[in-house]
Amino acid sequence: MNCVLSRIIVSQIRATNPNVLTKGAYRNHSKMVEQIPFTKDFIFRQFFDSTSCTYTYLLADTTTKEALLIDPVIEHAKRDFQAVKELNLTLKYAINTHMHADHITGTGELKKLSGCKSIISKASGAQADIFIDETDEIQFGRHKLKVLATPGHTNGCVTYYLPEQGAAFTGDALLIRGCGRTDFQEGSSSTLYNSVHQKIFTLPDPTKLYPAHDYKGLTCTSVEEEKRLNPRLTKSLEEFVKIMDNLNLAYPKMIDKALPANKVCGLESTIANSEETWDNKCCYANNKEGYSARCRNEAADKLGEFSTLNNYCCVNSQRRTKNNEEGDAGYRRQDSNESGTAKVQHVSGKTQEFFENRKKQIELENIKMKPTIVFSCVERQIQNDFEKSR
Ligand SMILES: N[C@@H](CCC(=O)N[C@@H](CSS)C(=O)NCC(=O)O)C(=O)O
Repeated sequence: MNCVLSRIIVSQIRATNPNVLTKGAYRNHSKMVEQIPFTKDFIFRQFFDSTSCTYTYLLADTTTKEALLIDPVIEHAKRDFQAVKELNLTLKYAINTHMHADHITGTGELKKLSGCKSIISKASGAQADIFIDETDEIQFGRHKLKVLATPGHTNGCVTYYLPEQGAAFTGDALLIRGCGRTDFQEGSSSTLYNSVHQKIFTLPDPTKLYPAHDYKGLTCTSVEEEKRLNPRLTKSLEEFVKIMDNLNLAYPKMIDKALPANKVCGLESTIANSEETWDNKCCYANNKEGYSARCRNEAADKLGEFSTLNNYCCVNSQRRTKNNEEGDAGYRRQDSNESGTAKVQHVSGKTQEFFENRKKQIELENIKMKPTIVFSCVERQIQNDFEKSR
């Protein structure tokens, strides 16, 4: 091909697809970095849950056959385990990057299917067989996952890093051209900003980054790309905080079910025990209409005690409910003694902070307290703390 013709072809290619790197273009894109390929004795698979747009990652050592799954989703536990079996692997660990709010983790189910051990960070506040922090490494075969604490989306968020493979699993700390929200659980925008800048953006530029979610179908990014192109994290801390304060995202649909279940790593048997402790639960709801219901739980009732919550309607269970099951509850309006029946939802393991956020959400949605509202339940101790703090 003569020189003139080749220049014409090159300029046509560039015009139709600016991402195609011709020799000259590559020289101009000095920042373009080559990615580190996976080693031959390393297995990597990326699975997807289309309901929550969650990625689950299967990593394994081809020599020893030891495998682990990162961020499995309960509905796909069987699918993921099937993949493990078909590749003749042994599932050693089912691990989470954090306590998820949008889906129930598959770790409990995978433990039952495979006998693997579950892992989560100490700071997550969730149950698991093994708790990790930055001093730990998770070994499968000759491969070792380093643990980087990347709080901000939640306190317990970690990024798992495999230096040799040039890959990191960022959970919800860093998403492709985005990041995890910071408006619930223990979310903090400034903490997240520092985590990403200090722990992820300091990894080598070619490091491949695999997030826990993508909502646009993207699958992978790199440190170099995010440092250059992330529309939130390329900004100053002040600008980032403003962006995060104005995301106005709807709460994840599954949050009321996912958080209490994930606190026990999705293990139903532990959740079911909450039926026995219903006596120590009490139900709250925001009350915009001046309902100030007298409240009792069954334990208090036995003692003949009632408590009054000024702006909250607190209801007593008419029948025992299992976790996440709806039940009927009586309520009484304090000023008029008007009473009726409300629906309650028994959700164990709520924190005061969760309840505060739920209250904000209800206020935002301008939902008024109606007898049909579904209430969250919090532990009696939390109720007491909450009343004291008001
Ligand atoms: N619509 C989804 C929830 C979407 C969402 O809030 N995603 C979280 C991660 S899961 S808690 C997030 O941090 N998103 C950040 C963003 O910018 O989108 C549902 O209902 O499940």
